[in-house]
Amino acid sequence: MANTSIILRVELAHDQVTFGDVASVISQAGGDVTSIDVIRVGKESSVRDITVDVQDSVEAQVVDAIKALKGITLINVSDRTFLAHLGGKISVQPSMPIKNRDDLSRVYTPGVARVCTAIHENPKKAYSLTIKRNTVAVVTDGTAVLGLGDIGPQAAAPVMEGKAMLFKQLADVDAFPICLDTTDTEEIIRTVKAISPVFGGINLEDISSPRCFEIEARLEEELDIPVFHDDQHGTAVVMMAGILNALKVVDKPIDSIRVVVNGIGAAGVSVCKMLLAAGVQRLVPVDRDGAIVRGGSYDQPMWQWLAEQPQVEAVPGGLDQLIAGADVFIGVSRAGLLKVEHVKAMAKDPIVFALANPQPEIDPELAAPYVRVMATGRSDYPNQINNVLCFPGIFRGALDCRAHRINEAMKLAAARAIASVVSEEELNELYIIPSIFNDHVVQNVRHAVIEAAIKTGVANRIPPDFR
Ligand SMILES: NC(=O)C1=CN([C@@H]2O[C@H](COP(=O)(O)OP(=O)(O)OC[C@H]3O[C@@H](n4cnc5c(N)ncnc54)[C@H](O)[C@@H]3O)[C@@H](O)[C@H]2O)C=CC1
Ligand SMILES: CC(=O)C(=O)O
Ligand SMILES: [Mg+2]
Repeated sequence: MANTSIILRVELAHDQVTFGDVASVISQAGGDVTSIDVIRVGKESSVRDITVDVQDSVEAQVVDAIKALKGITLINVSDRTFLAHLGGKISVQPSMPIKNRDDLSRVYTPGVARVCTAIHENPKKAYSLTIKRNTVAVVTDGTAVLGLGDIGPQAAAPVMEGKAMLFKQLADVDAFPICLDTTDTEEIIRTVKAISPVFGGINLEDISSPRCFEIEARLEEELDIPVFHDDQHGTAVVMMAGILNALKVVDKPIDSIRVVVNGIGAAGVSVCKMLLAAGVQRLVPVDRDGAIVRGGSYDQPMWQWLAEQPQVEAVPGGLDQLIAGADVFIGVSRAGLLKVEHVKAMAKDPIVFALANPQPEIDPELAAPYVRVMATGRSDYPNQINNVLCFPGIFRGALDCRAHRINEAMKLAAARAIASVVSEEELNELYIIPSIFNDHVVQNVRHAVIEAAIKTGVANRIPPDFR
């Protein structure tokens, strides 16, 4: 269940109610008081802000219980998550102040004209004389936002701003949200190409499948900067890191396991490809109409590709039938699709990665008695498998070596680098993947990605620490 934190601003009439009464009512309704701030104290009444941790499901109950208490006036309820979004989450800062006319003529006209001309004469100079070398566009059309689905470009913006914050804080990459008001494949491609000159990389985000595959492939082909669909490859890279470590915990070799992947959309296709590349021999891809089977015939080119892989099982059916005996379940689909009965039917020492956001395919508390290793995409449970462990470091590396693309070798190197942050001594069921706050993650990923880019010939620059 999801927890949230709310702040209740209340006025207490001293002759009718005590703070103890308030705290006990909150606790009885299922809330947990975590702090109290006194806003104003008068002779007859006082105003306080009470911060309460509460499960989403009982938030209304807590508020109603407070309202019903005699001597209390509920002035306001604020949700800390919404407060954190007021005015948006990022801003643009100049890299130096403009203090006088002299500065002005340097950073703007007339001085700037000489710099423009220099770039016109040698476009490569854009990397040294503009923001290009450190700036990434986070591009969405709002059609597959987290597991919320097609909520449109405007509603997608908070996620894109969040990604931009993470790029900056974790890897010092300047990222900007671009939320496009079109779902037309050709128009998206055209628009991204048109805005690309100022960017050093394109991070595609939350664009639904199958359009995302063509959009990415075409942009990769037609642009000379790296294009990376985070939901496909970022997710697959982090999943792979988690699987490599989880398999060590359960002591199963990768070529012995049977893996069910539920949800063969953007993330699911890339997850399947990465599992196959890593040596999985028995793979069961399942979407809403059942398994994608070897020998089957599908309209979607990526599903057809899967159907042609020898490691993909040929047995048709849905999750109910196919989960039996699976060593690993990877969900990149929707909330609540994996049942306790499914987990019970898995092989010994089951590994469950329920990665749908914001609600996983199974509630970790429900799965806990039956799983050996459990991971979700969320930050409030152990083992957070989230593409945030990948995209900051992979772009840091790609930008630093000016890679013109992010290839398979760079992705695999990133996966190994993430997995290696957890040492053999530290590794256990509750710690298969490092925290995003572990400083080694971005550094290790960057290093591994640059090394792989140089080796595979996609780096256009050797960073000083590699010379
Ligand atoms: N933890 C992480 O880092 C990440 C998690 N995700 C999560 O994975 C989920 C899917 O994301 P995308 O691949 O970007 O979306 P998508 O829309 O491309 O793919 C979703 C797929 O799930 C399938 N699906 C829907 N209902 C199903 C059912 N009942 N059974 C089986 N399959 C079903 C859809 O047909 C579609 O193929 C979302 O919840 C998203 O939040 C995605 C990327 C990263
Ligand atoms: C984490 C992420 O990118 C998603 O859930 O779509
Ligand atoms: Mg996403």
